[in-house]
Amino acid sequence: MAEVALSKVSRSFGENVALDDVTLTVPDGAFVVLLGPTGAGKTTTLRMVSGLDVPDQGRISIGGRDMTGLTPAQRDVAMVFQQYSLYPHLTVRENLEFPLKSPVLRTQRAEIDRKVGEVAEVLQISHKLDNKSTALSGGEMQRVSIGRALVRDPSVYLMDEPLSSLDAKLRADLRVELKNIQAMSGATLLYVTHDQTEAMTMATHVGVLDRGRLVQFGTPREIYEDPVSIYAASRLGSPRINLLPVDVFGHAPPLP
Ligand SMILES: Nc1ncnc2c1ncn2[C@@H]1O[C@H](COP(=O)(O)OP(=O)(O)OP(=O)(O)O)[C@@H](O)[C@H]1O
Repeated sequence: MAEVALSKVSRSFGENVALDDVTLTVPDGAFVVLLGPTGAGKTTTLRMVSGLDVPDQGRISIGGRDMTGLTPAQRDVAMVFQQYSLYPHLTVRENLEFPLKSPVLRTQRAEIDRKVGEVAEVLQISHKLDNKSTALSGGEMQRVSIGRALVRDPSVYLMDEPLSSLDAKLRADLRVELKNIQAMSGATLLYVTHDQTEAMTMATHVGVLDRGRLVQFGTPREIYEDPVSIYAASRLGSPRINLLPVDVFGHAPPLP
């Protein structure tokens, strides 16, 4: 497994600054949640780490190796998106096997069967292995997407709101499963969500992004109890914090 480090990473799209001088270290084996409103730069950060996009400035390393110019295939990362992208003409088993059949990995047949079986069991989809992926419910499809990342056993998982399209019950179930899988495998996980509960319950660390800048990084408890700003305080907590105007002597003005 591996530490992920971004050092002074910037990325703009025309006039639009998506990431502005971000320095962030995701410790080896950590479950880091990136929080921030829409447009804060969360997906751009994941895309930089995955190699789907490259920084204008700065460096990205994984496991101490500089990855800045390398392709996604050279980085040993697996990405799960909000929209599951399964091959509709393949069965669940074939979808799960697909990443292992890459010419780069050259995984043996017995090893493929073992990994697919193991992952299907963890994600509770063993009974669906021979179904076409189009015959699955949304929750099952997302399990298969997550499974496709898990079979590869990468050093880093990147997940972009993987649970947001699921119903509340499934989301709650998969939250627990993902947390357990991460804890058991010791994998490093960088995870984007808008969901406060996910951040508070799953993360070992939270990074708060504001318009492309990393404004705070710490454990959920540190950010909840000692936010650096009202902005950071407003990112964590469900229900959200109450903000009351007070004067410098600490007296609240009378309520209207
Ligand atoms: N390919 C692109 N071309 C132009 N602008 C882009 C591109 N990708 C991202 N941006 C811009 O960069 C900024 C950050 O986008 P990003 O997708 O990283 O935000 P986000 O925090 O993931 O938002 P959301 O929660 O809506 O997914 C936004 O202003 C977005 O419009």
